[in-house]
Amino acid sequence: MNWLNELGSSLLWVVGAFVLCVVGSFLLGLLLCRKTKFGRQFWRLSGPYFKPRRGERRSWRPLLTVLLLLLVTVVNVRISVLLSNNSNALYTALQNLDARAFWVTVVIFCVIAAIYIAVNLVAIYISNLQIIRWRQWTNTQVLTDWLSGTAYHRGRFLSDPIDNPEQRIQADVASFTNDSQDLVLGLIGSMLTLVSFTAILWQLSGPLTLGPVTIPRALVVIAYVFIIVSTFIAIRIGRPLIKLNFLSERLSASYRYSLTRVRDNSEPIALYGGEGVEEAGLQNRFSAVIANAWALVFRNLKFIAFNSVISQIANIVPLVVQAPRFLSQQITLGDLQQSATAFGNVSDALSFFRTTYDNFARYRATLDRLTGLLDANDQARNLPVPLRSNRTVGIEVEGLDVFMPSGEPLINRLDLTVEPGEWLLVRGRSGTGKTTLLRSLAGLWPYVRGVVSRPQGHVIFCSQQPYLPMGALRSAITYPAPAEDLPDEAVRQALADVQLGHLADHLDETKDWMTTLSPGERQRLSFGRVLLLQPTLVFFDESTSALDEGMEHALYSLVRERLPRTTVVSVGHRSSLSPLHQRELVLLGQGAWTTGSLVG
Ligand SMILES: Nc1ncnc2c1ncn2[C@@H]1O[C@H](COP(=O)(O)OP(=O)(O)OP(=O)(O)O)[C@@H](O)[C@H]1O
Repeated sequence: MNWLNELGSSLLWVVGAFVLCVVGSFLLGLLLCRKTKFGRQFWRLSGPYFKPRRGERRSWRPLLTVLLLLLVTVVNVRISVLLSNNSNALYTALQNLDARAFWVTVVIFCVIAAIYIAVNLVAIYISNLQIIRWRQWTNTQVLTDWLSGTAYHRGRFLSDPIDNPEQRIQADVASFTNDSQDLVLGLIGSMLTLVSFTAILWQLSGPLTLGPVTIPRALVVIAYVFIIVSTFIAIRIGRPLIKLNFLSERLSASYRYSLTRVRDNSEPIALYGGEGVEEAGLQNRFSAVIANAWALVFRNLKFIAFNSVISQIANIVPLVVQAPRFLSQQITLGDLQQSATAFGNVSDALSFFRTTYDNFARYRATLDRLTGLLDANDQARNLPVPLRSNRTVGIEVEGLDVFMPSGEPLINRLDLTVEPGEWLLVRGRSGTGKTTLLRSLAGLWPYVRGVVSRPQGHVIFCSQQPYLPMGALRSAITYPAPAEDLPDEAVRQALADVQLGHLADHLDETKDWMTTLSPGERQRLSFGRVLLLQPTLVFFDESTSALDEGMEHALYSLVRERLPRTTVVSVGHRSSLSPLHQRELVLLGQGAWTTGSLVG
């Protein structure tokens, strides 16, 4: 074997195969993205990432990295062919007792192996680089989409809300990028391997006579028949695995979510002593996980048993087919050995399609889950909201109808104007729709009709159970403004104003403040927010329910004194709230309402 010629022809082969792969992948990609559902889903999720934009040099990076990965894949296949040829030369030298040829072959092996290792390391680095960047980009897209237009919240009002959005964002984005890359590179690598090693098998194989039948190029024919038949059977045995794997993820996610709920509600559960009921529920969910795990084990056993038998047969078949030719000295020992490795390579390349059958089904499920999330976000954003018109201060409501999801009316044709600086109290029996009215004014409740004009920014909703984000206490009081936007002095003053001065030394302490602070302290903190952020409009929804009347009066009075131009809409049951407001809206049930003055 002339290795200098081999080097030249290998370079030519790499260039030719690379060009073919680029053109072929482009055409196949185009076809798949236009004609198949999964292709369109892929393009929807990642098209903008790979499409270069004019004038933006960085936007070429993903595409160039893909080309580099293709090149490395092509080079790798070629190196495998060279290693196989080298191994043939090595065994032939041994058979011929040719020591010089043997040592030359060993040195050449060392060189090829070193190149192989270097190329592989480069391939691993580039592949991970691409996956990490792609995952970052996709995560940003999906996360931003979920958070925009309050889709993350309004999604719960869809007729068929999607399950586990957090799993879709955290886990599915990662598997989408990993699997896409593995599938594409695996496919191209396998096709090239298949072509290259089929050519080698073709050269090495001869006719085989079985009784009256003579099979030309027997090794190639037998390889393909054997592998295609075994692939077909393996697909039949392995098909149920797809559903079982899908179920496994869903059941595990549901079990994890139930555990999170127990952790999040640990206090009420502990106070009720509800551990028994909780454990029974958790065990139930876990039993479903285990039942599915056993089904997976048994199905996998069948699948693995079949695959193991096939792999062992694949080891011996090429030797059995070629042995008569070797024994009659038609081929060398190197040829015999190369027949076995080439057969193995063809078999591995073809079995890519077999194993990928399962991976591909999982991949399609991932695509469905991710695009399902994007669809649900779109639908959630398209749910009705009250029509808005511009108004920078106060609120104006015209002909607002609010319904229950069942269609029952909560509020009929509400017309109302709250002037800048005016305070309105919303009252009514429990369940008449006070909180739902505030949700409708906020644009969260989808079962509405009518027009609401109010400022869009600079509005704060203070609920009965104020939300505190994860992080330092400072970010909890400045929420939703970034903590660094507000001076330390102002933050400390706000804490002192709402009689939480003792927390000033813990402003930069990070802990779960939501569970650390008492409900009353959290309500006072949310008044601190209002004083600090000075909104033009505030909604208080029973936001003093955990405080005594004295504290309630002090906090409301502080807001009135410090923010005289701020419009306030409160919801509350206590009569002590009436003197603090100028007007009231009373919800009477079944859509009826009335307004009145409270001054005097
Ligand atoms: N997400 C929802 N899905 C279905 N029904 C809902 C939903 N949220 C609220 N409701 C129903 O809408 C009605 C009004 O609820 P809302 O919380 O607005 O009453 P409320 O007047 O604020 O009551 P309370 O004084 O007890 O806080 C209730 O019957 C409630 O069960």
